[in-house]
Amino acid sequence: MSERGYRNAKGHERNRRAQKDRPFSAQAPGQRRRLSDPARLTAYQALRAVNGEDAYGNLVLPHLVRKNRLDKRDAAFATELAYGAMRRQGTWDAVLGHCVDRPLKDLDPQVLDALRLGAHQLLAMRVPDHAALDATVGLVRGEIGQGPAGLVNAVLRKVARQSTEEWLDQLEAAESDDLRKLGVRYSHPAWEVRALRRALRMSGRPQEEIVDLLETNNAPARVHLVALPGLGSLAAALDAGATPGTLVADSAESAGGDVHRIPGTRDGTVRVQDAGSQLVARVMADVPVADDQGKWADFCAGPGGKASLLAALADQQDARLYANEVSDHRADLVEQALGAVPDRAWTLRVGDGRDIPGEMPGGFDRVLVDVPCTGLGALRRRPEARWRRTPADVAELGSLQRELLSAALDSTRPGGVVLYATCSPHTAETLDVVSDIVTAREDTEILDTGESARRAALPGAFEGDRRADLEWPEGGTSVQLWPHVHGTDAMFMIALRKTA
Ligand SMILES: C[S@@+](CC[C@H](N)C(=O)[O-])C[C@H]1O[C@@H](n2cnc3c(N)ncnc32)[C@H](O)[C@@H]1O
Repeated sequence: MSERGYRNAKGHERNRRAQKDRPFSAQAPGQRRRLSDPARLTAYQALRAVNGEDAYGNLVLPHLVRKNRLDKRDAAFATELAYGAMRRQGTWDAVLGHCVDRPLKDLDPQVLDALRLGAHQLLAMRVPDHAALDATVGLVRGEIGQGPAGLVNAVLRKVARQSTEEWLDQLEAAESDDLRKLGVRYSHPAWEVRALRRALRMSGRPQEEIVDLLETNNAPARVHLVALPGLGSLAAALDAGATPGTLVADSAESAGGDVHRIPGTRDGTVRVQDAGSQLVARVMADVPVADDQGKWADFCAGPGGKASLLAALADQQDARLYANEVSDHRADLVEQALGAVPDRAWTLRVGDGRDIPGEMPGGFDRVLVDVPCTGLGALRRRPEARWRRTPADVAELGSLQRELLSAALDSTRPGGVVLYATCSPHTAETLDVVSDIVTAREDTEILDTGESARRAALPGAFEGDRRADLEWPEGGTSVQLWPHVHGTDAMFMIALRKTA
């Protein structure tokens, strides 16, 4: 089906066919639009923006929810539908592939997105089949046209003929290898399943946990809060039903609802931040450094989550954080985030972290280098990210990660510490990067990061099955957190002492 004749993604271009040929000629545009209910229309617009314009789902959806003035209930429905359809796109496309008489790439992209929304309602939401069908067909009729509405109706009827489990069994049976079977059932590209399974194994966990991990990636992340030490308080959030965090101090898990109403979030002294990221900042501040002169740096600070917690911790220790970010826009976000912390505790630099050693060789006592990465450890938060990443990104990022880690070490004084962190557990971004740098240099020693993490975390956080440290053959340990074990992003961290 061609795109010609239908409205484009933004709904600006109208059908150019003669009025008499229009399938919906009996209705004025306003009437047509009314066929779509606001929640489904919002989810559809979000999917179009993501798949048609490369938008980020977690940014575009909240914007559309506000723009379309959805009430709380509709906003929750639109969110579940849009994010769910984005996450499960691989599986729903495989189902649709069995129900459409041509390759999916030959479908009008608008129609394909509508089918994905229909499939998600039929197979993953508690929406009665007739409601999912009628509402999706109405949406298509209103937004795309009568012709496609017929096609969508016919395809979704085929989708509805089998239960989710029957579909998954059928899709799995059609795949020849394990990775692809897992990929199609749990909606991840097979190369990511392979990378995550290897990362589990290499971090000392049973690789069978891959199923738990993939399932967790398909569920929304819990919202964690942090109160900046010495500046913010979680008392109001806890009174409103939030539960105290179990991984790090001064943290909580939100009870849901609009977190921006919680006192402290407006002035930035209470922030939304994954507990794993909080732990990274706390380890950075806590790892033993003899004669710490309080010169701390964060080489890759944008958008400023760890930097704001670090700066607050720095302020308590009379230290000062030098926060650096290469992107102007993200540096603005860092500045905003740091605005909650007294000026005396931080400085902001906008530039390439790899240039810092030329300006300040061997100057810092502590450096956090939270490198740009594939984000494979934060798939819960970025619903479409798994489909955008490719193995080529891993190789490309690997060079930058090595250069940034080297620069961080070059900017650290003997006796100082660099904490290398990523929100990807891919071993090419974690173990391989660090191993290459430590092997190539003679001035680094791996510290017992696991011990530092246990000290910085709440008691019991890493006990038993929740153990997170990995011993290195060279000595020392690294830490790998997991969403399905620790309830955090899959953050990796390792502390390196500069020895000379
Ligand atoms: C994983 S994010 C950091 C997250 C941040 N630490 C936080 O907690 O909010 C990586 C950041 O590194 C920045 N970046 C990429 N290349 C860089 C470079 N060469 N020098 C400095 N920053 C860089 C990216 O723009 C991105 O903001």
